[in-house]
Amino acid sequence: MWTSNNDLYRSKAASWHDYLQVWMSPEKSEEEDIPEICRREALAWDFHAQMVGEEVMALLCEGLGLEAGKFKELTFSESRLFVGTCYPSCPQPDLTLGLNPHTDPGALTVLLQNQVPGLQVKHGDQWVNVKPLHGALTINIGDFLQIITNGEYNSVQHRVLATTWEEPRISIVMFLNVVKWKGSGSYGPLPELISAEKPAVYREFTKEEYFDNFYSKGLDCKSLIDKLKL
Ligand SMILES: O=C(O)CCC(=O)C(=O)O
Ligand SMILES: [Fe+2]
Repeated sequence: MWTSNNDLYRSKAASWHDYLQVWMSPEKSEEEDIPEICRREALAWDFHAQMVGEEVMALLCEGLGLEAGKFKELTFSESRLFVGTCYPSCPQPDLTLGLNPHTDPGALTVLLQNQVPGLQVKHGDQWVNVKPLHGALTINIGDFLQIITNGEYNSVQHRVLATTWEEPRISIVMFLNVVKWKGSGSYGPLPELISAEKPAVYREFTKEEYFDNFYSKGLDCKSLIDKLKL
């Protein structure tokens, strides 16, 4: 199963891109359902981006003094969404954006971009360019990870400028998230990260609440985080 530009009718102004989105796990799309032109590449990206994601998650756990497998245990590498985005040249780039500002709602994002610039992250009140670097991957922390790490890691606001380059900007992304159907109960800041000196800054939430928020919103910034803040 694949979809294309599901933000088009939810955002006020059309942003200057189109994308192909394919579920890789836990509901793996039938291989023949992935457009043939990029089937082999999408599957290879899934395989390698998952490995990178798991490696980074283990390091992030280590950085917090958690067991290396803690995030994997929370099913983060079992929910994988592939998104390939094309930002064509825009004749009036001052009137729109390639992609509206948002934070990624899931756990972790692994991103590969071509040489056409446009991606920016918010640092304080400035937008800072994420310069394309040949062979480099960009890793984003998502809202879910911010909440369960009690704010030790922060999801970063980012956007993409509409490009004036003749050649399109291309990015391929792997979103790692919690599996919707597996396990139940509630989530919240991990007990290992809470102490008298560092009390929980977010309340507990259920998976239903998380996914309701996820699907009822278009792209936005930290709406879940604001809702859960104590
Ligand atoms: O195309 C990019 O570089 C960013 C894509 C992105 O932020 C997203 O799909 O959430
Ligand atoms: Fe994003």
